[in-house]
Order: sequence, then structure tokens, then C-alpha cells
Amino acid sequence: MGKRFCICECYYTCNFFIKEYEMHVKFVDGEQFLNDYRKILLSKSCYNPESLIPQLKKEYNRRRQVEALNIRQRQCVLQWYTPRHPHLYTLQQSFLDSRFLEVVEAAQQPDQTCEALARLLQDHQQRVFSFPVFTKEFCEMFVEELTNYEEAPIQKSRPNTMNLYGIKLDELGFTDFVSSLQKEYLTPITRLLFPEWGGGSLDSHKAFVVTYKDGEDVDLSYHYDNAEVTLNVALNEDYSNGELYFGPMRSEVSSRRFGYTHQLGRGLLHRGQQFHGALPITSGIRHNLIIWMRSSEVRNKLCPMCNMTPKLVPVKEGFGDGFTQNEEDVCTLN
Ligand SMILES: O=C(O)CCC(=O)C(=O)O
Ligand SMILES: [Fe+2]
Repeated sequence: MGKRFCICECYYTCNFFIKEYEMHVKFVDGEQFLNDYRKILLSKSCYNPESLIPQLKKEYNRRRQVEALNIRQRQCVLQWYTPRHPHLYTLQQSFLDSRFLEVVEAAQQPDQTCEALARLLQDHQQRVFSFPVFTKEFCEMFVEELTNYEEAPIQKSRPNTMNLYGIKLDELGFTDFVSSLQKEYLTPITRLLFPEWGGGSLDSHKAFVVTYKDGEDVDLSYHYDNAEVTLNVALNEDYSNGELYFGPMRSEVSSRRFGYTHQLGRGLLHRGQQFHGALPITSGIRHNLIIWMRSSEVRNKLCPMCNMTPKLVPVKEGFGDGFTQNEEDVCTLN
């Protein structure tokens, strides 16, 4: 039976990020917004919450048209953008660190256990693991490709509401690359490390590159991802500070924190619902590849963004937000 990818209806009104006040809000209209948030905004010294409404309205309208915009953007890239390194767009084993290939092979052994595999990885705290992913040569060429795209006179959409700078990899044409990486190399590992988060049934992703740079974004607020499992790979290291820090899972209460310093080519795997943030960089530019990996089996039961049974809205192209619906259940009005 065919499956259609979907978003949850909450996408249209929930989790609008207000960077100045580091807040996620619900936005249906100005009246609801002021009723719900005036007090809390005042407590954060925001004396004119009305002034936030235009930017929220703009985001509300963008989300209503996002599918059409994405399709148009991709067509524009296909028509106008000349890749600097075309061979990078198809994943090749030579891009991958030999130690990563060894881990993948070990993970595929019939009797492999989570504990034995975890011993081959660097086990930080709270089930956050790291291991080499890409070669230095690949990272350098990939950053050249991203910079070339960034400089091309084409309008770009931004990764998500929290990251205002960076590149969406679907738009640039890396969807198949990321799907192969997820299916052939990462799933054998996540299947063992995160079984309860659909590590063995990851069936879609949202991948982007975050860029931190003086004068643009320099850090990232504390948050959890719209993902079951996240891979975060450092693509360069010529910058200072900008460490990642982790807190508890969304469902836990704990003030425990630990930090992680990125290393070129090294990837970090963590559960999407584990709180984390990035400290400010103080010089240079930091590029990281982020893959939000999704399991429809898990998220179809509970939307991680509204924490309710998702209200499914099918999309025409792409993975939506990783929810699925049986083709025959899709209600077609046109
Ligand atoms: O900057 C980083 O290393 C983390 C980025 C991140 O957590 C995200 O984009 O979801
Ligand atoms: Fe994140």
C-alpha cells in the first residue's frame, strides 16, 4: 500500500520562534497572540508586544505557501545554479572516514548489541555518541560548494525558524545523498543505539547546513529538534568557541548539562528530543551539517511539536515533516 508524506496541521500555527526573546509561541492572529503572551513578554521587558505581530504574520503567511515556494526554489536552483563540484552530489564511499565504515560494518554483524557497538563510538553522556563521519577532503570540498551556492545570485530559503542563515540541502539537490547516508550507513547504527526512537525505521529526513558568523547568527538557543534522531557533523574548524551543550530529554526535569566541542569531520548522534544549544562563536565561521532523521512509525503516533496525535495534511512533493498516511486514506478534494 502506498504512503503519502504529511505535515501535522500544527505547523501552520505552532512553534513560531521569536529570537529577541528566545521564545516559541503559537500564532493564530494578533488578538490570540496578545492574549496569550502579553504578560510573559512584559516579564521579559518587552513593553510593546504589538510590534512583534508583523514578523509573526509574515511567518504565518510563509508557512501557508511553503510547499509552492519550495518547489519554485528547487526549480530555480536547477535552472540557474552551476555546481562547483558536481561529483559531490552522489554519495561515494570515498567521502567517508574509514573508521566510520568499520563502525557500520560492526553494526551490521548479526548478533551485534547496543553495548558492544557503543564501545566503538565515543560515548559522551546521556546517550550522545560521536564518531568520525567524513574525510577532511570531503568536508573542504563540501564547504567550497556551499560557499559557491551562498554567493550565487539566487534567492535562498533558510533552514528553519531558528536558523536564519545556512542552506537547505533539499533545495541544493542533496536529497538522494542524504537518503543514502541515512539508509546505508546510519540506520545500522541508530537501529541499535535508539530502537525506541525508530532508529531502525528512519524513513525521511530534513537536512541543512547551519552557518554561524559574526554579524549573522553566532549561536543557537536551547531547543529540541523536530526529529527522532539527529546527526550533526562539523564541516570545518577554523573558528573559536561555539561549543554545543546538552540538557535532559524534553520529558525529564534536570539541571544537568554537559558540553561537546566539535571536531572536523566528526559527527554526533543524539535523540532529537534531547535539549541542546550552541554557544556563540567568537571568531571565524562555523559550518555544521545537521540531519534531522524521522521515523513515521514513531511520529505518526505523537507529533513532537504539538505533543498530540498529529492531524495529517498530505504534501504533494518531498517528505513533509516525516508523518505518513496510507494513500487510500488521503482525502482528495480536487
Ligand atoms: O550548531 C550546532 O552544532 C547545532 C545545531 C542544531 O542543533 C540544529 O540546527 O538543530
Ligand atoms: Fe538542534
